[in-house]
Amino acid sequence: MPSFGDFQNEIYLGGLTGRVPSLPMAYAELEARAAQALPPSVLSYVAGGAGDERTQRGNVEAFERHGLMPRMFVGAKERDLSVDLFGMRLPAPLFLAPIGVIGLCAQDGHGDLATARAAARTGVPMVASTLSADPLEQVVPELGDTPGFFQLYTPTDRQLAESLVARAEAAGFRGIVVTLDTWVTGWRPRDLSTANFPQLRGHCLANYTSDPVFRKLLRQDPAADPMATVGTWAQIFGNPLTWDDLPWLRSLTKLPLLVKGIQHPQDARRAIDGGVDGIYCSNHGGRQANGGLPALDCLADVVDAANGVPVLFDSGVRSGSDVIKALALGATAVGVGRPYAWGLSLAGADGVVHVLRTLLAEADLIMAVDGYPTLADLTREALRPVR
Ligand SMILES: Cc1cc2nc3c(=O)[nH]c(=O)nc-3n(C[C@H](O)[C@H](O)[C@H](O)COP(=O)(O)O)c2cc1C
Ligand SMILES: O=C(O)C(=O)c1ccccc1
Repeated sequence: MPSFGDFQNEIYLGGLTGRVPSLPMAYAELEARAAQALPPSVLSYVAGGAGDERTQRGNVEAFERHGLMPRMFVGAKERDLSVDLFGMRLPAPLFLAPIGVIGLCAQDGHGDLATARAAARTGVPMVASTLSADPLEQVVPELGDTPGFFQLYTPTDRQLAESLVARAEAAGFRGIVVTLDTWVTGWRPRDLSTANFPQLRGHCLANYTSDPVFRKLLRQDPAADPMATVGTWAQIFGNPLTWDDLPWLRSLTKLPLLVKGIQHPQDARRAIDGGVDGIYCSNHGGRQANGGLPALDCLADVVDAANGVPVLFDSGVRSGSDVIKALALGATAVGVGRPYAWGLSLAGADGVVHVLRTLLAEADLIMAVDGYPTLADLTREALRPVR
């Protein structure tokens, strides 16, 4: 059975005939090369976070406080990373987190489609953002057999929310992820200092401008008056939801419903009691509220509160060892965020595939070396505090 770690053999074998990887093998180089490749306004939007970005850095540093305890004489010759999520068998517990301006990270401006193609090639599911350069109906066919989830930013207009979810269902998405932590944009000095917010410049609004309910809110065709379109979008974008809205959200779909941005175990419990099918523990990569807890530090309590309900996790995942640590803390699946945006900016869908294969190969080889052949073996027992 081929394993994700075979990527390593492929690279060393290539070296025997003089081939070396053209894309970075280390995260620091990936980020540095992407910084050269991207237009400055896109780079600062993607790389930046809230305040002085200490929460964003904290997300990454939190992983360093956990160390994996290796076990010997296990003979973990074959590893099984596959996982069941809402009845779907995934090859690995990894997924592409929703990135609103991913469209802009591709040179042709169609980064959502390129990301979906990378999902199709790897079997790694994509969570497609509401903020997309191409309408969701064009994203789904690019996914092939790989499941896609639609991430909903709940607008203030309930009919528009209903329309977006109905479209996502009809297009073939397999679940709905409602993001709760971004009904208002956090304080982001990098973007503020250049007065740059891509959506307000009309970028990545295709799911709105293609929506019949949104179009009815406009006096003219979106192309005829882009400023008015953006103005209408800004008015309806963010809905400060309360628990009273949860029954309505639940009623929107029979697909698996997840809520993203959960860090408090009580919020996880209450959302599950309100009928959600999955919890997505995240602090939005430190982009929303500075001074917060690293998302990783909240994971174990959220997992305990979820009591067997799937818990997805993102924020700060940069390596295969990070993936393994989040799994050991109880995540059902782990989301990749900024790293795939960097891959996309360097080489389109190939770049995203490269980033995913790199993460999976490292994760697989850690399971081999450390003697944890299956995901079931990766429990909190595998971790020790790093002092
Ligand atoms: C540029 C950018 C745009 C994002 N857009 C969205 C979005 O549209 N919807 C959403 O739920 N999360 C969005 N996120 C948050 C990611 O889904 C994820 O939580 C975050 O990237 C994880 O942090 P990391 O990238 O530092 O690992 C965005 C993140 C970035 C970097
Ligand atoms: O930039 C983000 O992280 C994001 O998700 C977003 C999307 C739309 C409006 C504001 C923020």
